[in-house]
Amino acid sequence: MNSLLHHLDRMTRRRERGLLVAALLDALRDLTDAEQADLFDVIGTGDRLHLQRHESANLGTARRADADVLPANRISVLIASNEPAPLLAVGPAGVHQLWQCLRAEQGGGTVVRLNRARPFSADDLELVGGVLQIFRNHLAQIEYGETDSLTGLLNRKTFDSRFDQLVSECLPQDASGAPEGSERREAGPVQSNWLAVVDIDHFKRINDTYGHLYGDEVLILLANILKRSFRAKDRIFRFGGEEFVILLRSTVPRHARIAFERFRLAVAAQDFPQVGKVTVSVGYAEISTASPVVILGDADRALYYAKQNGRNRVCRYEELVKVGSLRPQKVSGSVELF
Ligand SMILES: Nc1nc2c(ncn2[C@@H]2O[C@H](COP(=O)(O)OP(=O)(O)OP(=O)(O)O)[C@@H](O)[C@H]2O)c(=O)[nH]1
Repeated sequence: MNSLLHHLDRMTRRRERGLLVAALLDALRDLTDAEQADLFDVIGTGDRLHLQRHESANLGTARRADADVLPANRISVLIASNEPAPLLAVGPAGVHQLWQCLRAEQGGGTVVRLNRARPFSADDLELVGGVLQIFRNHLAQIEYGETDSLTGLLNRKTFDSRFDQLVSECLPQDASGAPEGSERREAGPVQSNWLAVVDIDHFKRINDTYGHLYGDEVLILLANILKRSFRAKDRIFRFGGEEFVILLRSTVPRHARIAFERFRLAVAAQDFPQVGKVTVSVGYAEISTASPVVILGDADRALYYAKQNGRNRVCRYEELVKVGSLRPQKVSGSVELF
């Protein structure tokens, strides 16, 4: 098998993102005879756009310093187009660089850079463009299987298979270990991850009164409010029927409650076509070292409590246990005993 086919075969066998990206960079570096291939995340906005290295593949030579990464105006050109065009540059040490956008998305994207001593040819550009397009197509297939077709949210299968990985993605990103944003300097309570279960109140009544098409419309609009209400690093799933799960990244208890309350109020404020007002109940729990089943069970019990006590409310499991409204679950390992 020639090396192009070999690399494409290797790349399209991968389904886990880390391995997939590693196979892509390896293929690009090898096929273009480059010294180094890097993937960068695009961070920030406007003239504060900058690149953060995500992954590298090199020939075993020392990794080049990134003092020569692109200025903000060139990054914005790179990720602006729907038809990504390559950008050629020469770094300070005379190294030839080929930059190409892998993925542009609202508020960022990812770009690839190849470094080599001699200039890149038109054939190289065509080859790199083709490999990146195959990578994008493969990733789109993977993502299609991970999402719910009605709402576009992540599906239940993804929650089950990627819970641990998704929780670790929610952990603080910067070197100090503090999360991004205004909460990072807050003294006092420790940041945690949170799992919330959201259920639409009296959804059966909506279906029965207005029909399933209007019921589906409510689900779509609710999914849009969910997407607007939480941050890019948080993860939102349609768990089934009219139930949704939110994985809220590292934040202090007070801010977790504020975020869930803000979402509940946003739903209550929305006018749903024909149906009018809709409310949601939310139960949530801190993500501890317990198994997903146990954490989900805690959040679900808080949700059940919210349903039993008036609906249109947000309840936290640990608070309900503290005030004696719920009894703690007895857990042995990952098996619930009740
Ligand atoms: N339109 C629509 N309805 C769905 C979908 N999946 C589940 N449902 C409906 O969701 C309703 C859920 O009803 P219940 O579990 O009885 O709960 P509820 O009426 O929301 O009542 P509470 O949760 O107690 O407030 C059922 O009528 C299901 O048929 C879907 O994809 N589309």
